Amino acid sequence: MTDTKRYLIRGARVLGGEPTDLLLASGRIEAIGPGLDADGAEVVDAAGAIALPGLVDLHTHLREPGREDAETVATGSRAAAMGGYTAVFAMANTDPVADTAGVVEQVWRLGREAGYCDVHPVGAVTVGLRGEQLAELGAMADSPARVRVFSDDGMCVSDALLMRRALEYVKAFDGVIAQHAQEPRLTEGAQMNEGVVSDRLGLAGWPAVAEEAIIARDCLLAEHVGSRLHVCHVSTKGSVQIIRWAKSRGCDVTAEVTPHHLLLTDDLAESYDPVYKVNPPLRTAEDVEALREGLADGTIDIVATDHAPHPSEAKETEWSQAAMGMLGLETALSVVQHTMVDTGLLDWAGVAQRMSAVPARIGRVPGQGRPLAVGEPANVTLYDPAATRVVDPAAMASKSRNSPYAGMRLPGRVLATFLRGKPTVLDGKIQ
Ligand SMILES: NC(=O)N[C@@H](CC(=O)O)C(=O)O
Repeated sequence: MTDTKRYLIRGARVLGGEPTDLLLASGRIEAIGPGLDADGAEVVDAAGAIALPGLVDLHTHLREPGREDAETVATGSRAAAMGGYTAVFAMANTDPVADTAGVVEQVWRLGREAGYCDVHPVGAVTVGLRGEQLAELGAMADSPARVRVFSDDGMCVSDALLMRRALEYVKAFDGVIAQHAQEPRLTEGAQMNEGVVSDRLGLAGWPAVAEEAIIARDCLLAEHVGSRLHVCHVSTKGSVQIIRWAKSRGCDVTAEVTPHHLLLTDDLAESYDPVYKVNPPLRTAEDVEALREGLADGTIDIVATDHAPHPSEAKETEWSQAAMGMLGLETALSVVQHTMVDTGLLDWAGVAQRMSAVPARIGRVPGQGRPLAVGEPANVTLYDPAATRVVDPAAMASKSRNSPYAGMRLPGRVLATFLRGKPTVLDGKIQ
C-alpha cells in the first residue's frame, strides 16, 4: 500500500521547529532538509504548517460489523484520515462482538480494503462483552490481525477474578487489557456526572468513585500479576491521583484522556441536549483542570478520541433515552491545540508523543508513531495551527453527526495526511 508517486513537502515545521522540506518516496521519508530539489516530485506547499508523525488513535468505534447505519470501517477511516490519523484501534463492541479470530480478521481486512489508515481491531476480553467468560484471546492474537489490545469497552470487566485471569493471559503475547473503568452497581441507571448539576436537573448521578474504585483495583491487580494495564477515558481528578500513585509504585499502567474530557463540563447537560451525553460523563471544571495537568506531566500517557458515532434517531431523543457517545476523530487535534498547546501546557513535540508515538507503543504497532526522520515510514500529518474553523458536522467524513463542537470555533486545520507516502488527505480534502 505504498504510492510510487513522490511528494516534496515544502516548508513544514517538523514538531513546530524551523521550516524545512521532506521528500517522501517509496513509502518512506527519503530526505529532510531546507531547499530540497523537487526533481519531478509533486510539491505540497506547507508554509506555516506543523509536520507531525501520523496520529494514532487507541480508542475508536467504527461500528462495523452490525451498526453500519452509524459508521463503517470505510467512513470511519476516512474520518480518521481527515483528523490526521494514520492508524486507529477499532473497539470490539460491534454486532457481532469482536470476540473471535473471525470477526477481528474481518475488521482488519475491511480496513486494508478501505486503505485510509491502518485499522487494528481491539479484541473483546469476555465473550459477548458479558463479563462471564474469557474470549479466545490467544486466537485473536495469532490471527492475521495480530490483536494486542483487548477491551470490553462500553462495559467494565467488573469481576476481579476474570480481570486477573485476563491480565495474566495476555502476558504470553505482550498484550494489554484496556479497561473501561465503571463499577456497574454504583452506576445503575446513571445519566450524567453525580454532583450539583445532576442534583439540580434531577438526573441520576454517576459518581467519580465508580471509576476510581475500579482503577485502583486494577492497578493493584496488574502489579500483582506483573502485567500491562491501560485505563480508557480517564475522567476524574481522583483517577489522575490514583494513576500517579500507581506509577510511582512501579505499576505498568498507561492511561488515556479524550479531547472532550479536556474541554467540556457537566453543566452542558443543562441544555438537555443528548449530544453531551457520553460514557464516562462530562465532569466538572476541577476535573478538567486535573486531566490537563495529568496529560501535561505524563501521568496520563495519551489522548484517545473514543469516537462514538450514533445515528440521529439515537441522539435526537429525550436525554434518558439517548445513546451515549460523541464524535471525535475530526476535531481531536484542534481540541488538543486549544486546551493544551494554546494554553502553554504542551509543545508540538509533546503532542506528537501523546497522539502518535506512545499510543503506537501501547498498541504494539511498530510501523506507526515513528519519528519524522530519514528512512522512517512516511506517515505524516500536516496541520495549520493558525487556521480557525466553525465546526460543521454536516461537512464531516463520518457517517454520523453527533459532534458536541457543532457551531463552535476551534483552531487549526489538517491540511494533509500521508499513509506510507500516499496522501489520504490533500489540501484538506479526502483523496
Ligand atoms: N463512550 C461512549 O459514550 N459510548 C461508547 C461505549 C461506551 O463507553 O459506553 C459507544 O460505543 O457508543
